[in-house]
Amino acid sequence: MESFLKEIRGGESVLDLSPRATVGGGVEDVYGEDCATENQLVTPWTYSVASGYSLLRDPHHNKGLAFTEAERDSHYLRGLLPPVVFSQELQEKKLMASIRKYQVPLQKYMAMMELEERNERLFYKLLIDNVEELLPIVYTPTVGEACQKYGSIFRRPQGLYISLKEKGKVLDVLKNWPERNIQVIVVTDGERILGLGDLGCQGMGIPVGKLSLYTALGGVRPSACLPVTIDVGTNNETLLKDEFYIGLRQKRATGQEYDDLLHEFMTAVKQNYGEKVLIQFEDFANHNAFKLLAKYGTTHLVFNDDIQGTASVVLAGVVAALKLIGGTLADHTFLFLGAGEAGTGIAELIALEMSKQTKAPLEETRKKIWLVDSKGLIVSSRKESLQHFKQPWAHEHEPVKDLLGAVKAIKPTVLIGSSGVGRTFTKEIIETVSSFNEKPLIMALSNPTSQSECTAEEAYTWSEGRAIFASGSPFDPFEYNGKLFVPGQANNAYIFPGFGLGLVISGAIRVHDDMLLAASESLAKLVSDENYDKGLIYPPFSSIRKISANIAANVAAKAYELGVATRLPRPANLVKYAESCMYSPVYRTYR
Ligand SMILES: NC(=O)C1=CN([C@@H]2O[C@H](COP(=O)(O)OP(=O)(O)OC[C@H]3O[C@@H](n4cnc5c(N)ncnc54)[C@H](OP(=O)(O)O)[C@@H]3O)[C@@H](O)[C@H]2O)C=CC1
Ligand SMILES: CC(=O)C(=O)O
Ligand SMILES: [Mg+2]
Repeated sequence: MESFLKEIRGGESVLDLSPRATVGGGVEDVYGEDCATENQLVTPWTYSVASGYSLLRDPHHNKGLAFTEAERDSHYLRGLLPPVVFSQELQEKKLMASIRKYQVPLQKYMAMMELEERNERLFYKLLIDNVEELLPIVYTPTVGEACQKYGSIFRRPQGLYISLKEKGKVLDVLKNWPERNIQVIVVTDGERILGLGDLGCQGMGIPVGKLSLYTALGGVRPSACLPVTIDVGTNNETLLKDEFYIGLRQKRATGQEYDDLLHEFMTAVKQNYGEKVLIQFEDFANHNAFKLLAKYGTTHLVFNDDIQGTASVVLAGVVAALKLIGGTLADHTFLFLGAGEAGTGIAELIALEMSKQTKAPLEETRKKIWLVDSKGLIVSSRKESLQHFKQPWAHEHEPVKDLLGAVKAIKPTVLIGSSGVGRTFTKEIIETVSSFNEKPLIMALSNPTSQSECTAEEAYTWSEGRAIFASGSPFDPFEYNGKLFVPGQANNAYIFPGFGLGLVISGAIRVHDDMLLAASESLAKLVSDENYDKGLIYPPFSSIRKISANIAANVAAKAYELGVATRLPRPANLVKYAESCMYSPVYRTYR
């Protein structure tokens, strides 16, 4: 085993991967307790070996009925459990049967959250083995409803809440988190939760859900994941009046007050966990999202999932779809409904890839891409009044007030919805796009399902079965004229787990656009002929661990090529190395 690991790690000894030994021989003094002077404050963490009743109450180590006879003896469990011993597989079968009995998705969500709080490994075993069935429960669409009702369903904290009350003490708050070796943080301020708007502190469901996918889909250890919600208030009047609301009961802080809290957080994270911790920004409103990414992109390892992850997954889908719709990327004309984080992020990455393929300047390739926002088509006469991230898309054209007008004027071959507004791809719009495309590519990215620009049924019916369709939240297969159409899920969940794993295993210290292209390329390559035959432009989520290992390897390879990887020497076989680093939820035997 050791020689195998040595080979895939490029000859480096396995022992070198353990926490770095200090001169004194202990593990790294993460919190500076050993070298603290007498007047410095330290956190008095203590560790003990769990046994007996407390072992059954510890979700990280509890195995429930799967504790063996020997473990029951050595860990004082006799009598605390009924006599039967179940295998993990039997526990999984029993739990899946009980989860399937719930009719209401939110009940399934709560059952999964309760399982995570009771038995973490079993939770991940269920999620990994039944990913296509459970993804819509722990992630979109159900997680959206969970966030809306988070105040009522809140049981135990699953992440860190950093509110304005903690201003000046953020570093201390981080030290309250029981895990020290954090590798990935997903942080939100709750202002744009999916397409549901400002959910304030209740947005916590999103970092929690995203990080459970980091583990299940990308293999990052659960203990290395930290969900964070920054609470600066909410402008959601319903929540402010809700007696069960769990967040600060005030309007959102903005300007300097907001910037200061975020800066304190970013500084404290780097101070506490070092330079290689990945901070994923999630579901911030666009007026903060672009600013934060630009501000911290040069000093921290930051990634905005809504701008960058979405761009990478959609580019992969478009590239894969070329096999079905024909032509090269540059042969196509793109029209977006929605010119925010997702829309302009995707547009920019498509233009970048087009520019790399054709050697044409970025300013030229951008001209193949058009965006519509709430005021109509983005055109040059609007330039002065546009937010900065929309300005590169203000092409020469007369004003067009709505999407239908834009579809008629631009004649796109690819129509992408990133508006957060449901049912905006009307019958007339889909019929018009289908009138000048043999196979229109239609992507309705907005989440959750209620906000999807159209349903799978609508896309297939109104295009008379000719559309290649993918959506942000899943839709069931749909039969039209005797043929079964299987819609793909264009969701950044394909990208961020593998992308983050690639950064972690290479010890990357910065994110670069070429890494997004690398991730996108490896995802597109994994679409098989069998997938294409069903009209799919993404491989199925059932193979996501393999997909993530491939994405991680490609991203890590790019990090080494760009000189931003710090784990040296570079492992010889990055796919095998990524696989060997992935967390397994199978129970361990206790001595
Ligand atoms: N599938 C996936 O993986 C992902 C999906 N998404 C989804 O995309 C959606 C948008 O997210 P994001 O880009 O971050 O949001 P933003 O708020 O940044 O952008 C929304 C854009 O939609 C425009 N818009 C809103 N209403 C209308 C309307 N009625 N007609 C035309 N344009 C409209 C806005 O216009 P204006 O600027 O004028 O206000 C804005 O340009 C969300 O539903 C989110 O869930 C996001 C990330 C990933
Ligand atoms: C998928 C996602 O990140 C979003 O809808 O915001
Ligand atoms: Mg998001």
